[in-house]
Amino acid sequence: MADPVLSTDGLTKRFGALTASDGISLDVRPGEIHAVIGPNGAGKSTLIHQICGGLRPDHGRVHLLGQDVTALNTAARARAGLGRTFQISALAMEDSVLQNAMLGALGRSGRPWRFFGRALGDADLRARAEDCLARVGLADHLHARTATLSHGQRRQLEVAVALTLEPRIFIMDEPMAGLGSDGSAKLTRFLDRLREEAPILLVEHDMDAVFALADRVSVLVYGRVIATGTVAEIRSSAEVREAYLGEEG
Ligand SMILES: Nc1ncnc2c1ncn2[C@@H]1O[C@H](COP(=O)(O)OP(=O)(O)OP(=O)(O)O)[C@@H](O)[C@H]1O
Repeated sequence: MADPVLSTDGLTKRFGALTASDGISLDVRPGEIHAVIGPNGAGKSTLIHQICGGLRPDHGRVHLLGQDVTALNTAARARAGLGRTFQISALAMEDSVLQNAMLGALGRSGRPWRFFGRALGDADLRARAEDCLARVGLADHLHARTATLSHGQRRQLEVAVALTLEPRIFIMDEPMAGLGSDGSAKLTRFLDRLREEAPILLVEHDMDAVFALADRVSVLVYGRVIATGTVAEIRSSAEVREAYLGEEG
């Protein structure tokens, strides 16, 4: 089996008496979408923050492409290939779609932000940003003001921004949130194609999307992974139904 792109080994995080991550070990393999599901407060965001570098685990390690990145900060992990899709608030709403993508590409170039004005005239930077926008299907919206995009298109723009850093894996925290059923269906089709660019670790409450997309699903309850398996295995697991899916009705 191919080496995992990302793996966590026994991640443990306590907040006072609460164990928010309780020895979490999982991996993401090339080409796959690995979904993490669980009830509110199960520890999904805490897990993502430890993977991306915003939160230090008390115990455990994070490996990216075979490299131990546990001691690296968020920016260093992004440079090492961890592509976190930004929250919508990270997009500059008054700027154009192209400017937002160029901001991402500028981050990769390592040039100080104060040169952004000059960088907007940089042909290489612009070409990279345009390429990433074309890859997510926003080529016809380069000069649109970001605020005029639909929620779904903003998600695509967030992915384009992440693509400018040439990620080896995408980490997505509830990308379907705030989308209607039509928007969710469109974004599901988009993520299905995106796995060809890089595998995806997907935290998502929308079970239709999870069951349509995931190659494997890990179920988190009270900070512990109680099961990892294919969609069929997870859906038929009595333990999972009792702990989580049963509550969906
Ligand atoms: N900084 C913190 N300090 C103290 N407790 C925290 C902190 N961050 C999270 N927690 C607690 O850790 C537990 C896990 O929270 P977390 O946000 O990771 O869950 P989640 O699965 O992402 O929930 P949701 O689905 O509602 O987003 C919760 O009980 C939460 O209250």
